Amino acid sequence: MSQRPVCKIGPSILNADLSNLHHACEKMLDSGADYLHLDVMDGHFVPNLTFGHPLVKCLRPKVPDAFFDMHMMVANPTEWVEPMADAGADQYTFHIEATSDPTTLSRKIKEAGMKVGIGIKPGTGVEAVLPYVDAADMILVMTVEPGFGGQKFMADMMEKVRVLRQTFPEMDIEVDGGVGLTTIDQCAQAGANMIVSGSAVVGASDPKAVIAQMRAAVVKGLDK
Ligand SMILES: O=C(CO)[C@@H](O)[C@H](O)COP(=O)(O)O
Ligand SMILES: [Fe+2]
Repeated sequence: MSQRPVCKIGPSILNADLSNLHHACEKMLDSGADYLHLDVMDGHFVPNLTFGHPLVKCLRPKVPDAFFDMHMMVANPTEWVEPMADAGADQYTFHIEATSDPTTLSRKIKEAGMKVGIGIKPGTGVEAVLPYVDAADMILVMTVEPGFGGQKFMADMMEKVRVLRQTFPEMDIEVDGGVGLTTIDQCAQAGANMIVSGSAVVGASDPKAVIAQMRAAVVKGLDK
């Protein structure tokens, strides 16, 4: 029996007040977030630095029930699988551009007890990920060049989402970058069901309303 993908909204806390991350996470969860999208940048794969597994380990007991989707923008994704699993990560999303062996890496992530996400940058064609979809729980289509929050949504990435949704009707497909109230309809119509939104949610005066509106758009898209 086929299963319809479920809409999940995952705020990115990249542009939140990182000095009070626990509070920022709780605020998002209280506003209706289904999961938290945590952006790890190493200054090599992308020209920016954020945080790593020590911070995740400290955050885990503060929000014990939250699902942590680790967006690993790192040059050596294999290196951090075990430390992230030990820190309490639930899903480990690596970039296909950062590995020559996505199959072995996916297996290692599963063996460590996490779900597998595979991300593609805007310049990477969707064909690159197709051979590995069976090994993954989720495919991430980047809708900005990874590295920074607050960038402009790239609408031309929606064709990748459409191809993935047509080929894999049950797959979790995540979009990330510049997603907010003005761009959610395009994501929803293309078939995305996991929605990362940073500035549009974290910077909103009423994050609960923004999450609810985005959810309504996605549910409508999945119903069509
Ligand atoms: O991975 C990234 C950026 O590299 C994202 O998760 C962004 O941080 C999302 O922020 P907005 O584009 O929604 O502000
Ligand atoms: Fe991200």
